Amino acid sequence: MEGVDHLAFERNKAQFDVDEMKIVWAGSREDFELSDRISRLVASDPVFRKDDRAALGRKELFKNTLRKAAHAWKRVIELRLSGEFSALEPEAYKLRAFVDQPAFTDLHWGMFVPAIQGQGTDEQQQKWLPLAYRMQIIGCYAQTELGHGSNVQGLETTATFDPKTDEFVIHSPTLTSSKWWPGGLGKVSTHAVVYARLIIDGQDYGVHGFIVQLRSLDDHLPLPGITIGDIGMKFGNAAYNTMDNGVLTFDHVRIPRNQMLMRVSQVTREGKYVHSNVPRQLVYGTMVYVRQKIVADASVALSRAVCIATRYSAVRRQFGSHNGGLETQVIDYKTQQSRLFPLLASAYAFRFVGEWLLWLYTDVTERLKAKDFSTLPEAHACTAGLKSLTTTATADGIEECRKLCGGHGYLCSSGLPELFAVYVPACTYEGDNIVLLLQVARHLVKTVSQLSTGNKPVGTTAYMARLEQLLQYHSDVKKAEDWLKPNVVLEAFEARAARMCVACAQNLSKFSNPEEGFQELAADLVEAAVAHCQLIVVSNVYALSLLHKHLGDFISTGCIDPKQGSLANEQLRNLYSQVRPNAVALVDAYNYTDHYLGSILGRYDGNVYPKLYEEAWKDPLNDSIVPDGFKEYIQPLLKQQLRNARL
Ligand SMILES: CCCCC/C=C\C/C=C\C/C=C\C/C=C\CCCC(=O)SCCNC(=O)CCNC(=O)[C@H](O)C(C)(C)COP(=O)(O)OP(=O)(O)OC[C@H]1O[C@@H](n2cnc3c(N)ncnc32)[C@H](O)[C@@H]1OP(=O)(O)O
Ligand SMILES: Cc1cc2nc3c(=O)[nH]c(=O)nc-3n(C[C@H](O)[C@H](O)[C@H](O)COP(=O)(O)OP(=O)(O)OC[C@H]3O[C@@H](n4cnc5c(N)ncnc54)[C@H](O)[C@@H]3O)c2cc1C
Repeated sequence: MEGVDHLAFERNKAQFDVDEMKIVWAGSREDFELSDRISRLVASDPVFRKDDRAALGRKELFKNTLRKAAHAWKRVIELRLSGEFSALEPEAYKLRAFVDQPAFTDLHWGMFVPAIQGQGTDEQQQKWLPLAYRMQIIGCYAQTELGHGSNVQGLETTATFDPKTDEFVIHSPTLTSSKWWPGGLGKVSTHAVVYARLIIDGQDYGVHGFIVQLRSLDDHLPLPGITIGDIGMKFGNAAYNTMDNGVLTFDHVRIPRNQMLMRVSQVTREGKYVHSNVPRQLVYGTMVYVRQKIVADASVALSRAVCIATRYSAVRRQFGSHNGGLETQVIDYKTQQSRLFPLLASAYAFRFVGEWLLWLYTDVTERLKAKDFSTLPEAHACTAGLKSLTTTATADGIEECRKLCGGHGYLCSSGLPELFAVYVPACTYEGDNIVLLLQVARHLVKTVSQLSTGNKPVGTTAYMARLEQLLQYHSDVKKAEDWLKPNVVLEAFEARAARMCVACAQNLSKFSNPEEGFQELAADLVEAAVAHCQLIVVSNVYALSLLHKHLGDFISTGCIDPKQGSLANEQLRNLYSQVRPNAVALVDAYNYTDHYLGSILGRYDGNVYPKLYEEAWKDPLNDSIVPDGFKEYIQPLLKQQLRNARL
């Protein structure tokens, strides 16, 4: 039987309506139709071709990225994809997603524009946003420096107010103060939102954002006092090397006073620092926005890997042939299922948690507009924690999918190496995942310590209000099916998270210096934060596989006993059997085109072997039968052996 038939057979086994599931995955019928239309449009446009990427050198790759970005922008305007010509509209955002090549435009639309929207005054928005919306200026987000990334308060670039000229002088006082990493900075951006320490009359007011022009709008040369370049090749072949992550230093560069982003705090003409009645953390608002976007995108990356691994696992056969019959599809091995299906479930779980987080973020934004800042700590903790949880699981999941595809998964034509290399920096950028979990832990410990003062926990920590009950809890699971009841699973996760948080809080109270305690207990705090974040995401297969993976936590906190742990495992095996006939249909529901998947192993038609064979011959090494270098390096060896043999 050929691969084509394998997948048709798999599709017939499905026990649910794939078309309905496509709509669930997309969010609504409207979203489904939009994604479907745009993904086909991209797939059929030769400019958006991407199967040649792995063989391109850095310069060609970068030029190819510029070409695609310019073409995408042209399409956005020609097709009137959005009324405002803004790439923030859903159609244009989808176009970018399906083009599937990171570019400077991500930072322009994803960070530069939101930074001005969130931190600029009305006048600043009126001046800068129309230019940015039309891409008459191109911006990036220049925060991280060579010496400091996580520790934002440790940034060294200075913005010193000069009352004589009503300007700020932007300066890089040390090598370590060089801006280092901002995407789009290296070769493209004309402007940046630069984060620098505000200095007035010798006093340091901490880090603030400033709009700084970097390059001439005529000849693209850096303006006087500015040195810029690309920071060099990054992990992976094509991967994130389409992006010009840059280095930037300032030598006393002057900008007008009104280019400090002044929504949170202002500097007057006289050089007086005025802080509005809003939390200073709003300066970090763009990061909160992007973390929420990253959570929403995690399910996309994971589902692509899972789609490839599931289809290929149904096509691939090894062992088990009797009397010359077919061998076993590797998807039928329980070990394959126990590695693959939790990832399939995670992709769905992350899809829904992404929607929920968008809701939470929208709610917080509305409240902020109405000057209600009460939900900001919860929004920060949720976006930071879920960003960390989903990107770690997705990066690990993509790598697991590569292994699930055996040797062929290591070929670039499987699509998996590049998917991993492009995705894995998400564990670091927009906040290192451990640093972000420690932020969640701080929030949790604070919540626990405030319980005694009668402060009612809200939002995702609301379960802590039932602390007494959760500390008494012991699961009453008696048979495997009991683990199918959502409230049984939920309670176990709540009790585990609550107990881990309380244990951390108790241990912390033993230290006379709380900061010292926090450093000492950091590893436990991170585990408690993970437990809390997993609680936010739990749902059936996903939940039980997590429970199985973290069984130690559940048993050591006394939430369940070992017997109940093995019942959960038994139930998990049953669930795998239920997922099995639906697996291919569940990944079809993502509705990804072959262009978007970019994988021979994940082809919709399952025609893997002939296409792998065909693809191999396209490698540049196969352009000639005898390789370049044969005469210089191989032939002399062979001749030498001949001489030795004769001796
Ligand atoms: C496929 C389609 C793609 C389409 C693309 C288009 C759009 C998508 C959008 C964008 C994506 C674009 C590209 C993506 C790719 C790459 C982008 C990468 C860009 C970057 O990579 S860009 C740099 C990011 N760089 C960081 O991410 C630094 C991490 N480091 C920090 O973030 C802080 O530095 C922290 C938090 C570690 C410590 O900060 P700290 O030392 O000042 O604070 P401290 O711990 O003392 O906390 C004091 C009080 O502030 C509260 N607090 C803290 N942070 C808050 C916040 N954000 N909001 C509200 N409250 C907050 C605390 O909870 C506490 O509260 P309390 O006092 O009540 O306890
Ligand atoms: C591909 C990519 C794109 C990027 N794009 C941009 C951009 O557009 N603009 C921009 O401004 N920046 C950008 N960055 C920078 C990025 O935001 C930082 O690299 C990130 O915030 C991590 O900071 P760091 O590099 O200082 O890591 P570090 O903080 O130096 O981390 C090193 C190690 O120390 C650990 N660590 C650090 N602090 C603590 C602590 N308190 N407790 C325990 N462990 C700790 C970390 O867990 C990690 O293991 C980008 C980075 C990458 C990789």
